[in-house]
Amino acid sequence: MSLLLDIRDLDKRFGGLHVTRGVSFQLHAGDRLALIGPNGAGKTTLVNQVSGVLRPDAGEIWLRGENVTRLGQAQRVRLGLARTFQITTLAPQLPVQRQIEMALFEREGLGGRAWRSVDAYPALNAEAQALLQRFGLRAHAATPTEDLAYGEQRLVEMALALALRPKVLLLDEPMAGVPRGDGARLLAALDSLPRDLAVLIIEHDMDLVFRFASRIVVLAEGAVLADGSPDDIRRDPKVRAAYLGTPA
Ligand SMILES: Nc1ncnc2c1ncn2[C@@H]1O[C@H](COP(=O)(O)OP(=O)(O)OP(=O)(O)O)[C@@H](O)[C@H]1O
Repeated sequence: MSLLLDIRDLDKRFGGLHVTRGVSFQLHAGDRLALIGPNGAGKTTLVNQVSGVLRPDAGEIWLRGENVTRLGQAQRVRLGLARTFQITTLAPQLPVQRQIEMALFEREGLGGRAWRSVDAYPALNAEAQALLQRFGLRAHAATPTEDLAYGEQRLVEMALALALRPKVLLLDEPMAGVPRGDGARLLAALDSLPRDLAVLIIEHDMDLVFRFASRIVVLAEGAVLADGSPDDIRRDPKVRAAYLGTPA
């Protein structure tokens, strides 16, 4: 499978705090990679460097064969990297379908015409309908996002990210704050993501991690402690001692 994301020896400090220590790993098309580790291990800081929110002090990030280390977030999105939007960045008062349409307009460089009806763009209209269908949101197409249950808002975030047609999708704790009863729907949505998409997920819910991931990278104190299949990680004595907290 083709190499999409190549993280090479990343390093980052916040003052005296060394939060990313020589981190390297790769993501290929179709990978389902979970990044796990104790609180404060540096997961979010790492993903922020990958998406372009933070600049590393050393090391390189290659996306689809291009060195993007010095590129901004928007340029990385154009190269195929999407990250789930945080709830606060959604326009909560807009109906779900309208938000999806606006993301599609944006992707097509038609942002200036986003006030127009999508009816003038049959292909985009069909795509919006397909996204609503994929995430089980058809019944809520006309509902303002802020009126949806929290778990459904997370589904809208995922639909918006997918509307950008990414090759690599970064999901930062999609289960956080989602009531138990809604978890199954979210998991089904994760399972239904396009097969050739590469997904990097940060998640504390170990049930989800071990169900969803094909590979797991464990971070501890900013460095990669282990990188392997879910079975390798489950059995790894270092991981058990540092994180999973169960004796081998
Ligand atoms: N902007 C910042 N300035 C200074 N220190 C920071 C900053 N952002 C994060 N840190 C520190 O860097 C370390 C790693 O934080 P980070 O949020 O990346 O960890 P995490 O693994 O995502 O944790 P969690 O699982 O709790 O979300 C922590 O000690 C945190 O306090």
